[in-house]
Amino acid sequence: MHNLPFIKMHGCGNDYVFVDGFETDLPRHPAKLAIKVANRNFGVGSDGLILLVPVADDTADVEMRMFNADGSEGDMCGNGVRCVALWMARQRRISELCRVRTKSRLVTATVSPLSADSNSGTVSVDMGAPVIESADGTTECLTDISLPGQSESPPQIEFTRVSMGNPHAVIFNQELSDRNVKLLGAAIERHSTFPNGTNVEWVNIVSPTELQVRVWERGSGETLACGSGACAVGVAAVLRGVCRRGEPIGISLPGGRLEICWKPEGHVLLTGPATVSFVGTWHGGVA
Ligand SMILES: N[C@H](CCC[C@H](N)C(=O)O)C(=O)O
Repeated sequence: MHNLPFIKMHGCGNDYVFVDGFETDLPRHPAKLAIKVANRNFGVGSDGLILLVPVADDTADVEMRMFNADGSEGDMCGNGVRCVALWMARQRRISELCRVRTKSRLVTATVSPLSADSNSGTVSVDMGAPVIESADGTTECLTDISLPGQSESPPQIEFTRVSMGNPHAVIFNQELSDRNVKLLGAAIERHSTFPNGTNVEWVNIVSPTELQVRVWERGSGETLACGSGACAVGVAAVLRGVCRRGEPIGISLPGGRLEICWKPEGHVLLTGPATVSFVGTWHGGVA
């Protein structure tokens, strides 16, 4: 396929190239295409590729497949869901709610304003319930991370393991420095304690209702924001007694601010902006 129409959208700077299967044939080799389009010099430039796949029955409004910048397929993407819902509203394919099926769960998003000419909006997603995977309910410790070329003794990294349909390791009490986020982040992503790899969140507690976060994403490296990561951070902060369940928690990330709330009944609500940047046509092959 030599001319592939695409949409570029982002949520707080977490940006993806989207291919709309309602309007165009979907690429046959999405993993290879993801690597090419994501490249910030030779491609469009993005954190990955997301396909909107029409659903034959009425169980969902759209299916979403997401590929990281390295071509690996992810199971869930909170910011991706928010952008998909915005686009579905803009194309007048939904009224009020958008049910998005991802690889791991079916989630429901609400878009406001719900208008066809809107290239940006606020989108809330009910992300479902977190799965708290750390055995003692709160923290685990990594003591054997070695960095190439560094002789100092390995740092002790405490983390909480939370799944939002994809894996997250949430870390408190460490500096949000480039060294930690990028070097340790890359080492933690592939540590053997995470058989499928993990996304890594570094958290600085600003107040009981405000957390500052940097994210190292599995398969994409550092991103400006991560929706499922923001949810995992909020859940871990409640488990540690830093924040309160049922109250909105602001998560400020390098690319903007998201809000989450871990509802008393169990689900996590994720709210924030979603934006259409541009539409284009890809001529770079591998579709
Ligand atoms: N940025 C996404 C998450 C991508 C996760 C992906 N990197 C994985 O392999 O799980 C979000 O907004 O939730």
